[in-house]
Amino acid sequence: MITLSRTGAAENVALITLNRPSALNALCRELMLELSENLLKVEKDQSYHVIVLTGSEKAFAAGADIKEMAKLEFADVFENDYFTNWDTLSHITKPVIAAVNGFALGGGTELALMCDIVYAGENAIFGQPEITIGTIPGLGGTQRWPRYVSKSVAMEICLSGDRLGAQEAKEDGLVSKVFPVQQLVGEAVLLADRIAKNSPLIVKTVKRSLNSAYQTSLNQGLEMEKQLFQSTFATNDRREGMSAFAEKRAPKWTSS
Ligand SMILES: C/C=C/C(=O)SCCNC(=O)CCNC(=O)[C@H](O)C(C)(C)COP(=O)(O)OP(=O)(O)OC[C@H]1O[C@@H](n2cnc3c(N)ncnc32)[C@H](O)[C@@H]1OP(=O)(O)O
Repeated sequence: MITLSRTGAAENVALITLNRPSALNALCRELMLELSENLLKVEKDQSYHVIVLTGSEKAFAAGADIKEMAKLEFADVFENDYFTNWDTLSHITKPVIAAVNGFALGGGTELALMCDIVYAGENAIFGQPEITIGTIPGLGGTQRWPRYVSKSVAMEICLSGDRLGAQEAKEDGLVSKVFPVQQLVGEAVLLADRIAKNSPLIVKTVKRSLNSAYQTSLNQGLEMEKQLFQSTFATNDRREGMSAFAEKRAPKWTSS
């Protein structure tokens, strides 16, 4: 249900593809376990610098598997914590780019919201239709939407179940760029290449610092940024980056 391949100019980009076409990549337990295993594998493997997560041209993911959920009772989801490990994506320290074509509904949108950067194909459709089937977003939708867009937009999406096209999602700030469907994954890999040209150690430091903006007060975040900035001065990559600039040559990163 998941394919992992190596791509990018330096073969250091992990392309993870949701591959359950019979159900438009609906997120069932098995698929999410496989996704989690693949993410953790890529996270540990130092030869991967950036991750691109995508689906098919028709669907990134049509949400959590409604047929699987339909059979569950409160005790199943509560005691067995139905979504255990479904948020592995949000714990990955390497940059993750979502390349979203087609339907990204419910849990599909929430997976995209867990990624660091969202690129969309012109046919992308986002939304939180859980309200229309008697439940609510459970993979972060009600928490991440209001952090990334206005309260009014977040409420409208979660309360109505209305769908959002790619262009609208870009205007609202969920998506950074929109591309023709067939170019989308290639453009996401090109961006991954540009990120992967930088020191993996410093890239992770930027991601940690930026993510703290969503967790802390401004003062705590500024303090954390200052400390992380100072900590880069203890790295070989900071020394190498500045020396390479002065010597007019490309830096050679060692992630140390
Ligand atoms: C915490 C998170 C909660 C959630 O995520 S709740 C789920 C939120 N998602 C949704 O409500 C979307 C459900 N899906 C749809 O509304 C439609 O699909 C689409 C609009 C995405 C596409 O419609 P069309 O192009 O007509 O395709 P099709 O025939 O409906 O789907 C093809 C096959 O895929 C299965 N499928 C689609 N989405 C799901 C899903 N979310 N869970 C389980 N199965 C799904 C269908 O049933 C069908 O299968 P078959 O060919 O056997 O009838």
